Amino acid sequence: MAQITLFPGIEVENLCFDSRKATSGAVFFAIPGTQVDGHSFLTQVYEQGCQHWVVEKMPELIPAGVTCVQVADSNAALAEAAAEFYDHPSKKLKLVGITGTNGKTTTVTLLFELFKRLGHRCGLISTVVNKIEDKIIPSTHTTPDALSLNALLADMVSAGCSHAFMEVSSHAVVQKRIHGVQFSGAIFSNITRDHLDFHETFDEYIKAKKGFFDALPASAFALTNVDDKRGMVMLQNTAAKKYGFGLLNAADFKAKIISNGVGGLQLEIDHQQVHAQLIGTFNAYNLLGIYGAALLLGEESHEVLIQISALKTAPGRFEQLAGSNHKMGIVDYAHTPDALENVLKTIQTIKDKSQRVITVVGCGGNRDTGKRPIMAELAAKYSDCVVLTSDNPRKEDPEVILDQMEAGVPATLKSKVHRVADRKEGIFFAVQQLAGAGDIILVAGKGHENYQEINGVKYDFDDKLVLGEAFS
Ligand SMILES: CC(=O)N[C@H]1[C@@H](OP(=O)(O)OP(=O)(O)OC[C@H]2O[C@@H](n3ccc(=O)[nH]c3=O)[C@H](O)[C@@H]2O)O[C@H](CO)[C@@H](O)[C@@H]1O[C@H](C)C(=O)N[C@@H](C)C(=O)N[C@H](CCC(=O)O)C(=O)O
Ligand SMILES: Nc1ncnc2c1ncn2[C@@H]1O[C@H](COP(=O)(O)OP(=O)(O)OP(=O)(O)O)[C@@H](O)[C@H]1O
Ligand SMILES: N[C@H](CCC[C@H](N)C(=O)O)C(=O)O
Ligand SMILES: [Mg+2]
Repeated sequence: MAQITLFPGIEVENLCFDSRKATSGAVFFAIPGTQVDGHSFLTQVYEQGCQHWVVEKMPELIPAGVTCVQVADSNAALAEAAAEFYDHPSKKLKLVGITGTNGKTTTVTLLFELFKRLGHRCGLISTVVNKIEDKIIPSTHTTPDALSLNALLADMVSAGCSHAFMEVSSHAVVQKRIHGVQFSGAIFSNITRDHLDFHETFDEYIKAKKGFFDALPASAFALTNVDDKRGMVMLQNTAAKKYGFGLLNAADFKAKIISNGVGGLQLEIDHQQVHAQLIGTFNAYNLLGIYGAALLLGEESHEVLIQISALKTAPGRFEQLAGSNHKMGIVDYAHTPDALENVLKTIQTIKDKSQRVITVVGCGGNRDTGKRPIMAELAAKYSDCVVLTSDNPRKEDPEVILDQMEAGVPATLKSKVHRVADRKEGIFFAVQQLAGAGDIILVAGKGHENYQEINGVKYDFDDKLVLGEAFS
């Protein structure tokens, strides 16, 4: 029970935005969605005894006993009410959010592990999993809806957490899932094409990411990747204290890559050398971002660097699997052109000349279609052989997705490319038919995911397990 400003003097039992959960004692927020309009469920919630409504459009008829409050933006109203209902948990934590096309899960996971090692009680909100210390709470979104987010933050506060690290997706900014949440700091990793099904233009996508920085309070830090073309744009209108990290341009937190190999990265940060187990230049950025954030949160540089060397990669991010005949498998969540290019270039940098690279990759259905030809072209360009296969086809015909991918492969590279729509068969084909002794098989796009969504049904599927089977 709590009071919220929208309904003064009333003890509210809970908040909801799904009519199916509306009970008497609850407040129902009608939200115009992408599939249906929440306003069309007002009769249903009334029949279920729910008499407190928040709407953008006043209904023609308000039944007796119902209090209906009109707001300009019900997503924003929900977020504000959720923060109030849970007594502003974000204000009781040092909460750091990260936005960017790639590297969010990696960064928050590393921060969570780092801060645990530094002796703090921590919470984690990520695509892969949410955590309160060691307690696992399954994750359904990269950034939860405002209600679940505030409930989760409140649980972290109750569990005695001092710090929390969360991913901030562009969808979350647009849908105001983080509205009213108080951040102590924000990190920007990078921006390249993705999600143009939702944002329509790249400018809109940039604007969404920037919206997170624009809303930061003056007390927070805003830490950006100065080597990214849009890094400085993120800082343009923020009230927060501005900082940068990078390998190339002038920055507050700067690193140099001493070596980058199969055994990890040797970095020089602040004139100190550190060895990290993570692989690839993109991970040097992720590590530098967490180093900067840790110092801005008051941690001591030397201690942070000691702990950084113990950190392991996040689940499904450049995870290596040894096979028979010295074949090596890599499972990676690269599902954007930029991520795929980074991962493939990294493999090219660390591999021996004799090792061939076989890439198994697909593109998700009912998502940004423009990335499909680009990803196939990149796979062909940086691999010796490619198996185009299905990712999560969702409601689309897998063969149509494969046609769109294949269209991006230039004629000169076509001979490298195979098509096997069934992902398991594709992985087996790559390992057992295409790979020779010592070769590297990259399975990209699904990383930690333990399902494959086909026609609305999620089937058990785990790239790591399938790869292991193909190796045995
Ligand atoms: C496109 C998108 O982001 N959609 C999110 C949005 O759903 P929506 O706008 O489609 O909602 P809708 O189904 O049209 O329903 C509208 C309203 O009617 C209500 N309703 C609906 C049916 C009913 O019977 N009764 C009822 O009251 C719904 O609860 C909702 O309030 O609001 C829902 C509730 O919060 C989210 O679950 C849903 O995420 C969907 C499942 C999704 O797939 N989202 C992805 C794209 C997403 O958010 N991804 C980002 C990561 C992106 C990245 O990688 O960077 C994320 O943060 O996870
Ligand atoms: N800093 C980075 N720059 C570019 N690519 C990266 C970076 N970090 C990781 N990657 C690549 O992008 C993939 C996704 O990384 P990660 O899961 O950390 O990103 P994310 O931003 O959380 O993605 P999502 O939006 O899907 O949740 C990795 O598997 C890796 O291939
Ligand atoms: N967070 C990403 C995940 C994509 C992962 C890929 N496996 C797919 O299903 O397209 C998205 O919502 O676009
Ligand atoms: Mg993520």
